Amino acid sequence: MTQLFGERHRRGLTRDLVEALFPMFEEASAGAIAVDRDTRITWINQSYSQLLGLRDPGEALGRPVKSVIPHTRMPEVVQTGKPLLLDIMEYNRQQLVVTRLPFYDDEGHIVGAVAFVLYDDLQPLTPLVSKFRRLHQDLAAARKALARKARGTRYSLGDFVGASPAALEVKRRARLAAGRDMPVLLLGETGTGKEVLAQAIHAASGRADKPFVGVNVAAVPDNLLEAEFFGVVPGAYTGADRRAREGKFQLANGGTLFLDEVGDMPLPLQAKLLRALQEGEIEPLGSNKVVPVDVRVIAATSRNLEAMIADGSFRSDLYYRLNVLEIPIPPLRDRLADLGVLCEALLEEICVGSGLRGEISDTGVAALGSYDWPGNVRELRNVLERALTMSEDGGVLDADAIFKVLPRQGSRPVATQPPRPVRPLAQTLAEAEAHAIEEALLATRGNRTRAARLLGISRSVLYEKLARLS
Ligand SMILES: Nc1ncnc2c1ncn2[C@@H]1O[C@H](COP(=O)(O)OP(=O)(O)OP(=O)(O)O)[C@@H](O)[C@H]1O
Repeated sequence: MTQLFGERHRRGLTRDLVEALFPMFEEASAGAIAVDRDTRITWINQSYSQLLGLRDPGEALGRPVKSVIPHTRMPEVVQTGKPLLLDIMEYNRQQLVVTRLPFYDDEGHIVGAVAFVLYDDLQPLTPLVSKFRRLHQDLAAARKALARKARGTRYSLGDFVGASPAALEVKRRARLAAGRDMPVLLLGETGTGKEVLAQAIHAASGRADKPFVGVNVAAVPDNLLEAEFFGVVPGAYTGADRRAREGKFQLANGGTLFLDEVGDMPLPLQAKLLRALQEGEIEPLGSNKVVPVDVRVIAATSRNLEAMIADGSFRSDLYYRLNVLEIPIPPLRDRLADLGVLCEALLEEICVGSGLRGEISDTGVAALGSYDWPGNVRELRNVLERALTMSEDGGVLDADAIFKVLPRQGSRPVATQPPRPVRPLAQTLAEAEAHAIEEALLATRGNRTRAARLLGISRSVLYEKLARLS
C-alpha cells in the first residue's frame, strides 16, 4: 500500500501496478484492453474480444485500437494523460459503460492506456439513468421558465383554463392571433385573464424570443404617459433626466407591446399612438428625430369602446387600427361550467410549495356557482385561497367552507327577488327538482352518472327527469 502511494507512483499507474490490478479488474468487468503509446492494442482479454465479436483475441493484437473499436477514446487518454473514469460508449448499437486510465513508465512518461468495460448494458444503471433524465427534464423546464421570465412572459396558452364552449372559442381565437402578426383587441371584465392571454399569444407567436412589454395605461399619470410610451432624450424638459430614457415602444422593439386598459388613454395620446402604429416610427420626447420601431400591439380593455367612440372619448380610427382581431373573453358568471376545472388548476397553483393539500368537493363547486363573480377568475383565486386558509377539514373545501368566505354582496339575489305568488305545491316541487338537477350537473361538469349519485337517484331516473324537463 505504501508503495502504491509512494513517490514513484505519484505520476499515475505504472505498468507493474496495472499488471498487479489487472486480474481484479478483469474479473469484475465485462472486458479489459490495453494499448501502447501508439494506441495499438497490446492486450485484450477473452471477454472483451467476445463482446466485440472477435473469434480470437490474437486477431486484435497490434492493430490501432480505433480500427477495432471505432468510438473508443483511448487515444485521447494516451495523448492527454487524463483518465476518463466513466463514459458511455456505443459499439454495434450496444451501450457500454467504460473506464479508461493512462499508465506510465518509471520516468513518468505515458506508455499506454488500459480500459475496462464496467457494464455491457445499462440495465444496472437504470435508477441512476432515470434520475439523470429527471434532473435533465427539471433543468430544461427551469431553463424554459427562466427564458420566459427574461422575455417578460409567464403564461402560455395552456394557462388559460377552461373547457366550456366559450373558453374554447377564446383559445381558438388566441391561437389564430398567435399565428398572424396582427393587432389584437382583448375585451373582458377585470380578472377574466386578458393579461394571461396577451402573454400566451406572444409566447406562441413568431416574436416569442423577443421582449413582451406591458403597460397599464390606467396606472400611469396622464402627464407621464407620453414619456412612458415614446421615451425621452436627455434634458428634454426641465427636471428631465440627463440620460436618455427608452419608452415602452423601444423596449418592445421586435416583440409585443401589451396596452392594458387602453380605454383609459387620453385623447391627445391616442392621436400619437395612432401615428406610431400607422408609420411604424416614434418620436421620443424632446427629440426631432424619428426612430423606427417594429412592435405587435395587443390592446385590452374592460370598457365599452364603442360607447366611448359614440361619446367622443375614444378615437374611432384608433379603435379600427387596434381591433383587427377581437377576442371577447366572457365573464366567469357566463361560463360557470368552467368552475370545476378552474378550481382544480387554481388550487394546485395555490398549494404549490406551500405543503397544503387543496381539493374541492362537488358541493363546494356548486356553492361557487351561486355567486356572480364581479372580479372573475382573480376573485375566484382569492376566494379559494381564503377558504383554504380557513379550512379545518384537511383541505377539502365543501359548500360550508365556501359559503363562509363567499362575499354576500353580489351573490345571486335570491332573497331580494320580489316575493312570488303562492303556487300549487306540485309546481313548486317541480321547480325545486329542476333546480337541484341543474346544480348537480353544474357541480359534476355535466357528468350524469355522478350527478345522479349526488342526487341520490339512479341514472335512468335522472335521464327520465331530464327528458321531461327538455
Ligand atoms: N382563464 C384563466 N385560467 C387560469 N387563470 C386565470 C384565467 N383568467 C384569469 N386567471 C388568473 O386570474 C388572475 C387575473 O388575470 P389577468 O391579470 O390576466 O386578468 P385581466 O383580465 O388582465 O385583469 P385586469 O383587467 O384587472 O388587469 C391571474 O392570477 C390569472 O392567473
